[in-house]
Amino acid sequence: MTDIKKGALLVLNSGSSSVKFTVFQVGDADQKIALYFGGQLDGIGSSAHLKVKTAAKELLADDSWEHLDQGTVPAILPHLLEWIESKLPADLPLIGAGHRVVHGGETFDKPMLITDEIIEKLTSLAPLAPLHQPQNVAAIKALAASRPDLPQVACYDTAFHRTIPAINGTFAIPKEYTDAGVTRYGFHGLSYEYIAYNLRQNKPDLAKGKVVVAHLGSGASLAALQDGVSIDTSMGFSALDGIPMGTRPGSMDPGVLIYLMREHNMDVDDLEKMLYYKCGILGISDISNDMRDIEENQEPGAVLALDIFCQRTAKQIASLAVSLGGIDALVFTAGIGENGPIIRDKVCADLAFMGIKLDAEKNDTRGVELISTEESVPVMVIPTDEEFMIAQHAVNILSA
Ligand SMILES: Nc1ncnc2c1ncn2[C@@H]1O[C@H](COP(=O)(O)OP(=O)(O)O)[C@@H](O)[C@H]1O
Ligand SMILES: CC(=O)OP(=O)(O)O
Ligand SMILES: [Mg+2]
Repeated sequence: MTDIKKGALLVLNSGSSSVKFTVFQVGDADQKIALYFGGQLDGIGSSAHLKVKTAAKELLADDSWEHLDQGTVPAILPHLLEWIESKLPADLPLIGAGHRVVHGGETFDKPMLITDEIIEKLTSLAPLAPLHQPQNVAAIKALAASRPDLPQVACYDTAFHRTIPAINGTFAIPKEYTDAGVTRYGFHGLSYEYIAYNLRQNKPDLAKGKVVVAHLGSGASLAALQDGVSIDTSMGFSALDGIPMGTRPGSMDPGVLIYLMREHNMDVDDLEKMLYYKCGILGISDISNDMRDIEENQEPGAVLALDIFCQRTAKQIASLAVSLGGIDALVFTAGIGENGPIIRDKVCADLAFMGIKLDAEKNDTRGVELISTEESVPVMVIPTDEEFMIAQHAVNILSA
């Protein structure tokens, strides 16, 4: 490995109507990766808006981009790239980009430099992650078109889970389908990898143990880590499995799908639309997919949605503790996990039988990492940083 030349690395996490981005300064003497600025361009297609903050949390932009919005992420990306480069000093040129790519399929088990061949393969994986993969690939293509010389690195959400053993990864279906790759892939791997890294740095003893991580965001999953390695996770072949999410159902009886096709005349596209966009918290509550609208809402649908979300999360934690043969620590992370004390409290109340007990005051105090009582199995809140993980991988690859 050679030292990477000093420059700016762009990390992208592209969704259907938003692009989250972070620019890191890399290649400085001892500090290899430092946050430079980051933000998001959201509302693309309706009311595009750019919001960016510097590493010191100062506002760098908070502007309407409606005049540049042509309705799609690929169309607006060149403008974003131009804006980013206009904010970079001359001694900090853009030297590469790293992407979160949700699905790496069976073969892509580590981050890699993107080639035309890889773009083709990633495109072919779109049916496995229709909510995410097309947007991820579109961003890669748009960047390649406007900056063909810029090296791009793909980092996969699925890669971290390739260590899951057959007992946890195999579905009880005919072997021919298992052999054809219909198995548990798992997602949010960059987030789990970051938590494992964070624990290794700050709590090395716990990092070696049996840790359940609850990544609760608008997509939500949980993972069982043994010595920092994934041995089980709640999401499966697609990002629909596991616990209910903002708009996705989590695990459900597959008989329902057959019934809906037979008796409600739904075809595959109808089912896909329902499962990715209309289920979960939105489906149960009939109010909103956003936990902030649900948490303190007393409408019966909201109360039920919250109760189901919390109890299914608790059940999943207990289930992953079985896979691990115990639990040495529980970690909450992502939007809801980091910012939802009511939810953490309800989840942990169901786990009292496992020796889990929160300290109410610590749980209610923002920024406190250890939120359990002294006697409890340690429960922690650790903010995730998928972008940092992507930057780390990209730097390793670009300097190889
Ligand atoms: N204070 C809060 N209380 C409860 N939920 C919150 C809070 N702040 C954010 N969230 C939830 O976090 C979720 C988004 O999490 P995030 O990790 O950003 O998801 P994603 O990366 O999948 O878009 C939303 O459902 C939002 O409601
Ligand atoms: C895989 C997945 O569900 O991702 P997100 O949480 O970003 O929707
Ligand atoms: Mg996320």
